[in-house]
Amino acid sequence: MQKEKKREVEEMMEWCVSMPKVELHAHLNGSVRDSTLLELARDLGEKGIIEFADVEHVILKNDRSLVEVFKLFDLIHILTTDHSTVTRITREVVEDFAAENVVYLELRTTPKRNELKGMSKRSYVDAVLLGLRSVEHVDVVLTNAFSNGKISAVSSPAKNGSTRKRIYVGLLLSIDRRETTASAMETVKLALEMRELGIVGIDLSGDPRLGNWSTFLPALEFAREQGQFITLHCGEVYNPDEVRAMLDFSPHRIGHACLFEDDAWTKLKSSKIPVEICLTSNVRTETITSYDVHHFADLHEAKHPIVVCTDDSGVFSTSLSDEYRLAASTFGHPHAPKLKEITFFYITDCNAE
Ligand SMILES: CNc1ncnc2c1ncn2[C@@H]1O[C@H](COP(=O)(O)O)[C@@H](O)[C@H]1O
Ligand SMILES: [Zn+2]
Repeated sequence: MQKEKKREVEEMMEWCVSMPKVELHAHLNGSVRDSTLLELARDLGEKGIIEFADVEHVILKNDRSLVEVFKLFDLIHILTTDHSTVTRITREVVEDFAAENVVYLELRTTPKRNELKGMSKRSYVDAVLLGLRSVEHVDVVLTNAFSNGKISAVSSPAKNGSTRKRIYVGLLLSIDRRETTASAMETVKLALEMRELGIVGIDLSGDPRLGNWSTFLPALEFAREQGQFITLHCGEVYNPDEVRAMLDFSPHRIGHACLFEDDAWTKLKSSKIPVEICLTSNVRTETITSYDVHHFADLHEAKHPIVVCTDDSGVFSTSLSDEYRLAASTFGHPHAPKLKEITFFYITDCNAE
């Protein structure tokens, strides 16, 4: 019996891996392989910049609270400061998503300035783009169409009869909640300048306990006036005023939507703003107490546009296939058709508009 159960789980996982998938909420520095982080940490240890023994267990730790997650990001950012490392992690992250049959990826990252390394926000993004161009064994097609449903190109046949895997990639530039209005504006202007190079829009993220919505609003309003697409991390911690203000702003998508008051929940559902669902991230950071009470079920039931995403596959040791398997086993197991419905709901719903 146990053997049968095990086989069932394995079959479900194989199916989740083989299925073509769409990933719309993945942070670059949160998706780095542990092996790469360890290698970079060892390197900096040898140069005497950090103490490897102090950071090894931080990288390998599995269960992390929200506070620990953001401490880990501070460490990861120390390990990935130079251009060549940014290029390398981008290449690896895209290869990893392509390996599990992600066919459309919106990758997000915060452009960073680092005078010591001669890095500007622009050169950071250039390093990311170079990473996209240096992916091996997979055709990377840059897209500048934010996923508002127009992703039919995903199923178009490969050119020149090529049998190589193909992945469509768009970049979202993130504003970190620690930034100033001027710095947020700089990121928006950069995204506009680089629109034709594969920048699909703007994301607001960062430690949700920090910063004020009003700081970022001018830059986000400017972005929207200029026709940019916007997705916001919304309701990751309890902050009802901010959630209301974000819904009033009417972004093109939101991430998480965990801690909403009833009035905001009703408003979200009538707004049909698509929600990026990150199951493992929400439970690991204790934003949601357990999978079975996750708002995924409510939104799915209401046929609200949702999309299953990883958030930080490296930090939370997950993959998009794992997230689908988790969704299936919690909300639909063992009926594959139900899972299919979950998978493609977002796309079909938006195409119908
Ligand atoms: C767990 N939930 C989360 N909530 C909010 N922001 C998050 C996040 N996970 C990641 N980030 C944001 O993404 C950055 C890392 O990638 P990049 O350096 O931009 O590539 C983090 O520093 C944080 O700002
Ligand atoms: Zn996120």
